[in-house]
Amino acid sequence: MTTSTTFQTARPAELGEKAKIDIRNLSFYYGGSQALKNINVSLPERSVTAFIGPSGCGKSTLLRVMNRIYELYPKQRAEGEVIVDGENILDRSQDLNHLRTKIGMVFQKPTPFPMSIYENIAFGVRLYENLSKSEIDARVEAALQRAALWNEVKDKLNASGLSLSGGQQQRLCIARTVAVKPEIILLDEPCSALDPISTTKIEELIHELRSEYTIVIVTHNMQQAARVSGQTAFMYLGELVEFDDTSKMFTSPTQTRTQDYITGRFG
Ligand SMILES: Nc1ncnc2c1ncn2[C@@H]1O[C@H](COP(=O)(O)OP(=O)(O)OP(=O)(O)O)[C@@H](O)[C@H]1O
Repeated sequence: MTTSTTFQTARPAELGEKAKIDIRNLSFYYGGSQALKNINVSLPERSVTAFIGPSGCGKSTLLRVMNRIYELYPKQRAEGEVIVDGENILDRSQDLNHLRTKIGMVFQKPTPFPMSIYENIAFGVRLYENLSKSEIDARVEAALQRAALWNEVKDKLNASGLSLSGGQQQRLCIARTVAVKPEIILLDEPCSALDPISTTKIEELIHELRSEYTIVIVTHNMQQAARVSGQTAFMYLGELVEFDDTSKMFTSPTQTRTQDYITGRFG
């Protein structure tokens, strides 16, 4: 029996929400090796969805597909569709620059540019918009405020982004992402390199941002998934095993493998 017959992949309609991202029949290959197997799931708008599952199950691959980073590598390919606002973003005719403004990504390890705190944010804004100096100043401040970093850096905007602590660097990366006004934010284990205090700050930030953005977070940390997300998807060996409201997933999952994973029996 294939496991796909028993998948529980609730639709936002069932969850009572509008879908922002509709993933349909998505498979992904690294050369001859299949990393994602026919994923079908709809992620609701202005909400946080967490992807959990054991190492190697395909969580990061799924995020890489959603912003088409994989296209940089000739042997990697996706099949199926990722529909955002009615358009298949995997379609080659979709403009990558437009996609990158619409879908921002924050990586596991903070990746500030080797430039000032101010420039870390202004740089991306200037790439996409033609704004006056005062408008850019305002955008930089708003993004830093949004990322709960303004008070810590407002007196040293010309200092290097690399001079900040790891947790501050990660908030700077989130500010940089938010500054270009995306609709979707992809977070790939954003707290894995951070201490507990910085982790709490990032989680509070995710909480703050969720009413404005559609957020997808990959995390190894099940407590974190439970704290920050409205929906959780459990993946195993490239397959989506179960998707549901986070509270339900963590209290009464329908699949044995989900139950085994969240109770720590494997993973
Ligand atoms: N560049 C690559 N080339 C070949 N195979 C890869 C590559 N990157 C990932 N894979 C494989 O694809 C599968 C999914 O990997 P992925 O990194 O998406 O998993 P993950 O769930 O994010 O794992 P982790 O939690 O450890 O980060 C794994 O079997 C992995 O070995």
